Amino acid sequence: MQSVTQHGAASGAAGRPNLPTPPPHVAAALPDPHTILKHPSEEEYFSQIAPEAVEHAPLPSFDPGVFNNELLKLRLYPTLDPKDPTKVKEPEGNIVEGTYMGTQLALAEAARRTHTRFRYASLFDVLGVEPSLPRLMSLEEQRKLYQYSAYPKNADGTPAPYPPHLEHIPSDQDYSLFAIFNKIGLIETQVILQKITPDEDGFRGRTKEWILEKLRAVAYGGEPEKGINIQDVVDYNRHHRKCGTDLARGGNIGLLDDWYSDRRFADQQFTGTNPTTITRASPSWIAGFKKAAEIGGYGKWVSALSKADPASLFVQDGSYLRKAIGVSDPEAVVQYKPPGADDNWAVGAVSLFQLHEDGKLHPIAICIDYKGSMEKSVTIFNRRMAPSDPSNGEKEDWPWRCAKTSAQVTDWMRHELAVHLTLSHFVEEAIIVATNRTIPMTHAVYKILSPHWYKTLSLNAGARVTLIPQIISDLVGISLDQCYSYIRHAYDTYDFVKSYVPNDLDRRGFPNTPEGLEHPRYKNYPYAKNILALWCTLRTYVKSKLLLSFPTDASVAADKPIQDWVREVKTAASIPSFPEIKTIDQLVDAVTMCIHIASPFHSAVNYLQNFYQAFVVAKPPSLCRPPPRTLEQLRAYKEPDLVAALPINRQRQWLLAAQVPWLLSFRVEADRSLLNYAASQWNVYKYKTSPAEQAVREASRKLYGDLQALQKKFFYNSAAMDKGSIPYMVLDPGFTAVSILI
Ligand SMILES: CCCCC/C=C\[C@@H](/C=C\CCCCCCCC(=O)O)OO
Ligand SMILES: [Fe+2]
Repeated sequence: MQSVTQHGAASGAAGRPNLPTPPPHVAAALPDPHTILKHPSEEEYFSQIAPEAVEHAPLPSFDPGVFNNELLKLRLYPTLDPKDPTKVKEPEGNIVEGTYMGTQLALAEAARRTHTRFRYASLFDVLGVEPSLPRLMSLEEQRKLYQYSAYPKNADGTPAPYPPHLEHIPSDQDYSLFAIFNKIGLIETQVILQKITPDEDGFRGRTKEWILEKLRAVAYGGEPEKGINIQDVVDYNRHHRKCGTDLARGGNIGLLDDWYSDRRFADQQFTGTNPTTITRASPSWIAGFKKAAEIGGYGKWVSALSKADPASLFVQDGSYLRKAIGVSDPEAVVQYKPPGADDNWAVGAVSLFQLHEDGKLHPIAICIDYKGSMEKSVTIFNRRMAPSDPSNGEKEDWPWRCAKTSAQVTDWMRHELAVHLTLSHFVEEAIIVATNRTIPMTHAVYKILSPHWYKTLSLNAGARVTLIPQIISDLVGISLDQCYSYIRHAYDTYDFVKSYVPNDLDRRGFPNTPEGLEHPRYKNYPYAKNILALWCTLRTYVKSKLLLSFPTDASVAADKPIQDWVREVKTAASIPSFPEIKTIDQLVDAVTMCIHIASPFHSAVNYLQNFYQAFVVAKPPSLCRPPPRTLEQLRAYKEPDLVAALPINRQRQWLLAAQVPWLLSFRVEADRSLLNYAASQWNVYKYKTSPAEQAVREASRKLYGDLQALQKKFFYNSAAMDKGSIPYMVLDPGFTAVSILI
């Protein structure tokens, strides 16, 4: 018997760890893995996800222009039953929203109706003990509290690790990580990180071994030399997964028999964790791949590429890796050895796809690690020329599977470090700080944006302190300094205006109108349809609200806070592509974008992490072996070569790579969804009487109605994909979080 891990689990026959297999009656009761592909019927679906009626759902959102905690304490404390803080007396008389009595009603409602973990937070709000309501501050006070960290250089001239961010979190925005994440999940993560030792720190009397034993439910500690193959990992995954707290209720891609196939690989470019970067191939990429086909002797592909409509060719272009991490030699091997662990390799793969007229996306070729030219890089072409080609050889096509793994490694880093963390979490934080430094809390722009900042500042601080230096840098094939550089590169090359949804679709070569996306060619790209529909809906809402305060372009151009905001975001927040704002439409676009980043965009790239990443072999964060240096080497690859490149026998790495996506994929609580936000806005203005207030109520009512209509539309968009596609419901407004809160 050989020891598998430093934690003492012994391996069994053929190097398998001695982990409990479920008893037959449990195994028999496990759902058919293919249920994850099944759409519920329309009725089933809407009965599960349709929000409760507005009367039962909303948690009022708060208007900072009205609130002041000191006053709340005085006014509201006496209404509570001192013996039972869960009882909140409802005020009597005619309640007018916008008054303290109206506020009181809203808070009482919140406390009474919130049956989630926020229940006590709401009560604390009422008591003023642990306020999550923004305290009404003057702009001067805001500026004192919201200070930027140094960027781009530290005082000593060295590059600052992160984009501009908040120096100190104000107390009313300060959430402990235990108030953000599932508590047990967080403790498990800390055990893996060895931040706590449970037997010493008294985690309910459990030992470290106990927790690690639980965690092995997601880890496969095997030794490839002893004959472990990928099917063993697949079998293990069927019965050892963490509990279902995400949208897919614990399912993951490894449950599908064809998880490694061309079809699933292609589908992920449109509906996976990163559906945001697939882009029409430029003439130079098309020429480069033709050249590679010639070099590799792929005659059929040389001729197919010459005949292909260039508009049907798309790339996932990770070729910028070395530039982004500050390595000037384009041929340098990118490799990093975390302290106390084995080496990891990073690659900058470029994948070429063809989008067929019937909507099927097909992978054509993969340059496994771009080294400055196609001649110097290894590029392999798919044996299957079209999606309809027989798929029975796919499982054993090890060279091609290795290439797809390289593409997944490239996208793991790009998705997590660039798209998710930087272009969502960090860009939004820079906006939050800039807004607080320039726009008073009573201003229309502040009021419309601030509900979308819930928990973000504390969460991002956790990402800077722990996630990147202690988790990501141990998983990827680049050093911590290179991670910083990669993040800064994503930030510095970000174009705010070009990332507006219609502009983004257009620059990536997709139609940017709902009608254009109706073409059957785009039937498998529901992300594009849904994100555009949400953009249009949010924009309509933002415009109707902002028009109340800014009826003319001149009023926008003359507004000092808005002009200060623009300057601050461009300079102190280092987003020079933030637009000049002189017209109402420019203002509406910029504000819509700030909401888009915090809500739909982040939800799309956050909440599918467990499904696509917890089965680590499907999308590993790095390679555990150097990538092949020649096409001949790659063509000779067999299963053991792929196994050796995967973190199958690296328990800590596997644990972290599976655990963290699970921790970050918890479904949003119903009262923090975008849909509920709309309902609560509508509710808050229920008692408002002035024409302007009624107009806000009407805008919120429309937003709620529009979002409900989108729920249906998104269901049909998902159902319209090819048979057997993984349902795409992550942007359902009932599942979309109002802010970056995880
Ligand atoms: C596995 C890679 C995940 C990348 C996630 C990117 C963004 C993430 C931001 C913050 C998460 C913070 C996690 C902190 C874990 C802290 C453990 C501890 O300190 O005890 O959001 O989704
Ligand atoms: Fe996130």
